[in-house]
Amino acid sequence: MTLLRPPNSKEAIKQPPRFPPLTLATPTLVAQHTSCTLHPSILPPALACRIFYHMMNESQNWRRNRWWLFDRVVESPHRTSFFVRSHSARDGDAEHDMHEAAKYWYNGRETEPPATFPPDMEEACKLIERAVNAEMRKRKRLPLEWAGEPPQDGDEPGENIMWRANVAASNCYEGAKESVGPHSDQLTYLGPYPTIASLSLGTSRVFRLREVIPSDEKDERNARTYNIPLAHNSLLIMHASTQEMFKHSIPPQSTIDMFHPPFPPSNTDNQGVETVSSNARINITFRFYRPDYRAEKTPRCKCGVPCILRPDMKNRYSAPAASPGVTDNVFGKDLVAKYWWTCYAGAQNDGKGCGMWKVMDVVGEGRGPFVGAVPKSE
Ligand SMILES: O=C(O)CCC(=O)C(=O)O
Ligand SMILES: [Fe+2]
Repeated sequence: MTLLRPPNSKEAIKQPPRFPPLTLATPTLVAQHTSCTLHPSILPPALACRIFYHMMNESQNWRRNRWWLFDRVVESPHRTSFFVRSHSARDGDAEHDMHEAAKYWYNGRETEPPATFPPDMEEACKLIERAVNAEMRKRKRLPLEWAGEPPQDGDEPGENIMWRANVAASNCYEGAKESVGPHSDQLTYLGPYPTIASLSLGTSRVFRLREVIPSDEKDERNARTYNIPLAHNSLLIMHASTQEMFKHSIPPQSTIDMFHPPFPPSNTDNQGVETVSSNARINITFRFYRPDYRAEKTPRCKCGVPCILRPDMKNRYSAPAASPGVTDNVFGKDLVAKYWWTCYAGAQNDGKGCGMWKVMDVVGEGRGPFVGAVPKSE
């Protein structure tokens, strides 16, 4: 009789294997499995500690992001703020652009002009910039990355600068339950294949990367999840293609270790002051807003609001419609070649936008210079 039993449908369709989440606790493991690099101790310890205290104080005034999701307002489960590097906003146009960009950090909400980097953050930024450029020099660059610029005053002579942080976004997570959900960062001002340098201060938290599997590989493999513990004074560099191939998050945890700062609040004025342990994590992501993606050049939708730029993570191999001259072998199998500009008005406007979307056309929009040859439009 068993021969007549219908086949178990689960058995009939062969499912690709599922893998459990993998913890990547060393720089070698992070580099092996992801498009990121981990630099466990990036700043001089006293500087890292000063920035931690400064940001903890400031964070009392940071706010929770709020936006419309379908028919309800949601609020981010952590506080956030946005900074501009002072010399990046030196002329009026650039200042206006950076203010627009800050608005979009807050999901399109009106905001005061952003604060500039405090002196300690500026010092840290210079060290981080050096580490990022050194790391980028070791890596194969991708065609749509920004081509870089010749050295300016203060740079090492003869070194092409590929990445120059001009803004920073900060987050404060207090306690084990504050978090940020899975997302990839909007590319509106970063452009394709951005590099983002993420500094962690305070208590250690898990940074989670989850692969996004392209639609045509769904039957072949399952997405893998990687957990990277980010300790105080570590730098995680999300290299080009991280935003295109992974979603990242800081998940809530059931417990966390308290952070015991190695220095008291001020190592000059408050000699002998006790350090106070903390359950908070400060994250600062240093970002390079590309000159060819400045706010003035962002397409607007029918609502009259600047669009947002997102990669087409699920259809990575489709021919880049807007770039007919580009062939698969230029982009490689694992690369996203298509990006969408979409209406963003709904995030603030009772959830109602115009639904506009269009494919990014790097040639028509006059973007670049790129690392790869700029594809010709037909
Ligand atoms: O806190 C972190 O490490 C991640 C923050 C983040 O993903 C973001 O600000 O976009
Ligand atoms: Fe992010």
